Amino acid sequence: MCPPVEETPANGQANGTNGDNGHPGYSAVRSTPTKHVSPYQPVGDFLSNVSRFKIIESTLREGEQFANAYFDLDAKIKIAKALDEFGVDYIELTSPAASEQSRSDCEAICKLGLKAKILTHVRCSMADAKIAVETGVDGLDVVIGTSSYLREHSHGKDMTYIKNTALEVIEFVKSKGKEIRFSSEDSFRSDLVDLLSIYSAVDKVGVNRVGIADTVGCASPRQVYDLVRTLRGVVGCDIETHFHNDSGCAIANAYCALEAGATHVDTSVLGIGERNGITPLGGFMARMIVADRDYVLSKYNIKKLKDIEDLVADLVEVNVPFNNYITGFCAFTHKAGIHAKAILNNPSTYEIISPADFGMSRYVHFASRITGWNAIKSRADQLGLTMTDAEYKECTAEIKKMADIKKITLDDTDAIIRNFHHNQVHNTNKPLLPDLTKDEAEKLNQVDQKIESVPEKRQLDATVEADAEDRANKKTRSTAA
Ligand SMILES: N[C@@H](CCCC[NH3+])C(=O)O
Ligand SMILES: [Zn+2]
Repeated sequence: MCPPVEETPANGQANGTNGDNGHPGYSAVRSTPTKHVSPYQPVGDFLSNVSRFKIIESTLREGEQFANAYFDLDAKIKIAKALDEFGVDYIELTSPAASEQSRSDCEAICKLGLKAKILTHVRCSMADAKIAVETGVDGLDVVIGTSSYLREHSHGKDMTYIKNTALEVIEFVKSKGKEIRFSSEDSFRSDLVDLLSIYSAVDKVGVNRVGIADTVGCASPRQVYDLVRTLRGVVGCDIETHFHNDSGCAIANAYCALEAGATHVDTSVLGIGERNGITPLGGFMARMIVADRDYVLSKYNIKKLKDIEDLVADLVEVNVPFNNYITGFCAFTHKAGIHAKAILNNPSTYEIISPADFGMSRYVHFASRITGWNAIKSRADQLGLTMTDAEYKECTAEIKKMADIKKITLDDTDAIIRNFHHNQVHNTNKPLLPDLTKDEAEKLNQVDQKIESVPEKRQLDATVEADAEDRANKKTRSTAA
């Protein structure tokens, strides 16, 4: 008989030694029930936290650094409540040391009684920490630049000073019963030995999380994997990650960080932040629902995404980009005939994310030269019109012909379908699109003449005629019966 085997949690034993605050650390290992499992099952990915990540939502901190952002208390409360309903784990606020209004807003948000934990982001200094611990926040996110660029040209402190101050601040914040994270800034241009040495020192005095920040957006996913993986072997606490999007890797980097054992990801709504921003909440959700749909659906109220994005877009006076993840106007629109046909049969053919999970709708684009007859058949069905397959094909040919001449709208397409259907049923010859300009009508005429000489057209006409005859015969038979 095999002895019982203790099931190893997905994130493995390397994650977290604090075991407090529900960390995916030793507390999770202890609470895992003993089960009989086969010793022959495939080896899991013990490092990855793709199925147990937490979100630190920073629209009210990093997002306030976006060029267009100005949030008054009312706006901050709306955003905080919306994020809380969405289910983010943490909400990060601008430092209370930044201004008197920032401090009082921070206090007001702490008093809302949200489910999400409230953090504030402060410089690694005792003065800032003393102000922050009095605001009612659950925790402090302490940060300081560690690259030579920032040490020489920003704050002017050396690594010894940074380490000593960090230890002093951590001890103070812990003594006040608050959660604390220590993060370097510009981590990917910092010296690796410097980084590991300071992270190891703060881990030893019981910091809850260490943070890695790609402050200038220079890191690639492989570099992220390497650094987080290395750090995972050095510290036992949680690892938070923060990625700027200057070179387009912010979502991929967040994902790779989780694969390498990071536990927390910073996001902001629509990615707003310094310059072109950070990992966007919506894009990150798109990535994660593909990786672990059950986890995402069990934890986050993702149907709220569009409302939150609209709220923030409105407050910072930008439009949601046309190609935005999930909520962009064409995110679930299928256009090419081949795609449309397959999508109408089974949406999984050309979709990896279900729009319904996010409360969004799928569209098939009917109004173009690359539309196909299956799409037109489906549109006719929506309009309550029925035709034969040959007629749908003929009608589609008319739509393509028109779309070759001018950019047609969905209304144009509907008019063509309706008029085409009318002509078939009543044996009339109504113009399919009456509002053509003289120039367009002339072009259409030329196209018609060319098409008449194409053998496929003659073939199609014959099919349509045969089809019509067949229907007429059936009708006569049914009337006779
Ligand atoms: N916005 C700063 C904050 C770093 C801390 C991350 N949580 C940066 O990009 O470096
Ligand atoms: Zn940042």
